[in-house]
Amino acid sequence: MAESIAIASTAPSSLRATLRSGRGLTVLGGIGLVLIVAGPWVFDTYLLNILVKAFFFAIAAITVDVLWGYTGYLSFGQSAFFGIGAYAAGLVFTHSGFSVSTALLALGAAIAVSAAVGALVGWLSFYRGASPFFATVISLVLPIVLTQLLLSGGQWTGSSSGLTGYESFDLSIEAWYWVAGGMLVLFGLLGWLLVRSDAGRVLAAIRDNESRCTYLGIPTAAVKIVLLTVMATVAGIAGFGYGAFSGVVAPELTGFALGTELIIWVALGGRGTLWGPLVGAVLINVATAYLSGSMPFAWQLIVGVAFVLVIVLLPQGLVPLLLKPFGLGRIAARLPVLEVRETRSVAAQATEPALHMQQVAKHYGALKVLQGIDLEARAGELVGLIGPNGAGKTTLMRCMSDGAERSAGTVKLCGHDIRDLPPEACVRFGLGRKFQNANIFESLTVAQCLRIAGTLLEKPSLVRQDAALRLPAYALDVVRTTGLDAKLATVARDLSHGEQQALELAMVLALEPRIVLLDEPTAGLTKTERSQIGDVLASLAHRHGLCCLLVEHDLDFVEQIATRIVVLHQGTIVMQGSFEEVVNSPLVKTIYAGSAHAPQEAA
Ligand SMILES: Nc1ncnc2c1ncn2[C@@H]1O[C@H](COP(=O)(O)OP(=O)(O)OP(=O)(O)O)[C@@H](O)[C@H]1O
Repeated sequence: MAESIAIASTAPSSLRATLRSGRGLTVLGGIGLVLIVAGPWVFDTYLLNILVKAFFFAIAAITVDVLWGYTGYLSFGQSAFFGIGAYAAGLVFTHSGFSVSTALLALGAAIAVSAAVGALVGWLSFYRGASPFFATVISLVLPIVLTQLLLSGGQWTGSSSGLTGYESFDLSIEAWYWVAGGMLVLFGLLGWLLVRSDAGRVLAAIRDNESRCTYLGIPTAAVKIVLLTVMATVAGIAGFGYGAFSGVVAPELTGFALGTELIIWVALGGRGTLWGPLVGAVLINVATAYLSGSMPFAWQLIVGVAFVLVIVLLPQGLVPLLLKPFGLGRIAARLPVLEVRETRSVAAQATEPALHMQQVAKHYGALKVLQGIDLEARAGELVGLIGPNGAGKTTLMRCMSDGAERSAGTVKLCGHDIRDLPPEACVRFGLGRKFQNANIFESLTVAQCLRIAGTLLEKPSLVRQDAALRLPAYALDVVRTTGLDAKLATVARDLSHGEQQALELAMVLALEPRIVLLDEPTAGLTKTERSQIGDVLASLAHRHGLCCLLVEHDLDFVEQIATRIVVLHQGTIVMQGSFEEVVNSPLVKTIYAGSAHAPQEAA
């Protein structure tokens, strides 16, 4: 069932950008590979030593970039996982000696402990209701706690001196260089595949607008916990390599200072680019090794000042800036081909009302915003929710779409009691919510926004970009009617207000919802755009059998499309009926008397 549009051929400049970016990355990767293969013949032993350690640190920097640059989680705690890996090597080799089995034991311990601690930290940081600030504070506390544990470990951990002189892999410095370089290439490649894949775009969407992600049914907390666990494991493996190579582990490896340095390397290199932090980490480590001896204090100061300057003046980092003249930009998105997706059948579930609210109330302390709300809406209905400013319309929508919002009463969506479940669960019950201000992913392209909107129905690949973008027919209608199909490669923030509103509506419809909530969908739209959206909503309800509930002050618009009007006043439903019944009601006229939005019969 594939009606395809060859969008790719209509956007040659984007294709060129894709090719250019691909070529640039190939050139960069080629240079890196040559250096890694030929390094032992080019560099002296001292530099090889520095580079082996720098490669392990660079792997940890990549994990920071995936978490911070791509997902928006600023973590000072990746050093803790690096230290766990290093200490796994140091402790096992010191206390059990070195053999193949102890090496496997140490590697297994590095992986298991860093993954377990990562999962625990992730759960503590991202449980429902935790703020990003709280998550960052936990990432600060982790290295401090771990360092204290190591300091109080006595002879077992070596306390402040750490562990030294243990036996490890009997490899030459050249072999270590290739091992560390190979690991860097491997993890760099895996990271690159992830961040440019469809799943990688979901991480960027979480960074851009986590709330919108939850209203697209994406379990953002679970995604972040899994991601942190994986990144903790990778940092742990890098730490194991470091500990096995250096033959020395010290509490500083788990510490806050290294955690901060990782962030500095990522910021200076260019967060959100992957190769920027990689190059940044290696170069700064090499420079530090050569310069910190001759100017110990000045060097730290130079790095610190450079960090501040980059954060303030060059948030994209230094490496992308230096490579820009050579045409090596960020990873360009592949332009997909639009296809119609067969929608799920709703007929079997249509016996239940799409929305059923009983005795719903909402209080803010002593302020009663909603009381005794009983409301039902069915498939195919288009309900207009009107009322003066402050009547509680938006609050009512919040109570329909988030189980934690209401203070009392029950809400059922398509027969499912939402209890105190979060928005992503309500979305799974068939809810789609469009906000008053366009709630989209500003740094992503139109195509990427639409793809992410379908995440609930089509699991995104972890390693590749899908060449097709499938949308239900009614979402595709919105995309075409509003001309978004010609702007698939446009970054969402560059769209006009009306286009952003249309994009958000198309994203909501990509979920194939059974009940669509729309908060003032015509606000700020031109006359043409209003009439387009009116046609779309009428078709959703009457042709496709969706239940639409819209809050709207524009009564002309409501009259044209609504099948029923619900009037809310001071937190209670005072009347329901047809448009004529409502506008002719003396009660409603009294309520609106003096209001800026007095209802008048539309001309
Ligand atoms: N977080 C909050 N804390 C306290 N009071 C709140 C909060 N959110 C909303 N209110 C109050 O609840 C009442 C209803 O607000 P709500 O935004 O739901 O009204 P509305 O009908 O959507 O208004 P408008 O048409 O202006 O958007 C208002 O008096 C508002 O001040």
